[in-house]
Amino acid sequence: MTEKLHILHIDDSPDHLKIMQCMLLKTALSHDLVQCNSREQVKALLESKNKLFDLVILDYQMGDSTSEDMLKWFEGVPVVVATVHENDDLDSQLMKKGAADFVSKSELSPRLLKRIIRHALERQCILNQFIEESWHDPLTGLYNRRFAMREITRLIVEKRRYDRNFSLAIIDMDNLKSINDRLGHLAGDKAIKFIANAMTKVVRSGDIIARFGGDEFLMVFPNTHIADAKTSLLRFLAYLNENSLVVGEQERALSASCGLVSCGNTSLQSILERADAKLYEAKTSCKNCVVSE
Ligand SMILES: Nc1nc2c(ncn2[C@@H]2O[C@H](COP(=O)(O)OP(=O)(O)OP(=O)(O)O)[C@@H](O)[C@H]2O)c(=O)[nH]1
Repeated sequence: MTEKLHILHIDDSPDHLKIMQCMLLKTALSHDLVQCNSREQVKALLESKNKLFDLVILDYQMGDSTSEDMLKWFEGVPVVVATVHENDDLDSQLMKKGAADFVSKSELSPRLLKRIIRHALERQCILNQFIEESWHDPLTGLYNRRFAMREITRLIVEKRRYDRNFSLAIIDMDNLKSINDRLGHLAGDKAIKFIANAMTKVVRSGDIIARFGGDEFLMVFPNTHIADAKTSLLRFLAYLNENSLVVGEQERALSASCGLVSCGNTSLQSILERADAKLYEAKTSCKNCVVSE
């Protein structure tokens, strides 16, 4: 551990704030420390969003209530819970709720604290790798359906709260079955990757592309009017028109059909159903086209 650690310590006892500060210094870990003594202070700090932490040390008892609810405030950041409570079940209870580790304040020493911090950081690093993998489709490297559903749900909430519009398209490759049948399944895989790569060339940063399953993809365009989303999709089809898939000696032109909708004030399911209906129109009319609402 060579980089400086940014540590947030939350405790409502002035004495424990001082003790932790001294103990951290004695660990000899290179760090900077921010300390908060109330939920309000932590909330204000997190809302200002200009401070990112590598690790949080959280007092279990804050005033009259426990701090268990605060474990959710630090997604992706390991939280070590420190407590004066002696309760055998509490540690596993807190770990199930997302704590990285649990330590009794009476047992804390600089050596133990250093080890706890190192383990919490290593554990988080492994966890982040798993989380990252669980959001991605292994064939294309694009986001997967699970990630896309989560992001669309988030955008729907944002739409309600801030009236931010977004557009969404379901894209289905044309005639993949015939590539599989004539050139083999590996060529079919190559075609799926080719389409995925073509999508990445036309989107703007902030747009989300995901493999929905099989030969279906999703493109989500946050803060984007449907006309601009359509322009991106037409650029994607133009790219496919100009660039062929090469399999061995053979060249194969690829195309896709796209159903595009603007989000509106509806549910996730209704947005997907509307996009699917437009995709159906595209498939049954001409393929290689964008049909939008
Ligand atoms: N190679 C490969 N094929 C896949 C994969 N996932 C789905 N498929 C195949 O993709 C085809 C998709 O079916 P359809 O969408 O009905 O076939 P299509 O030929 O694209 O027909 P249209 O969508 O009407 O143009 C099926 O034959 C699936 O077996 C994959 O990961 N790799």
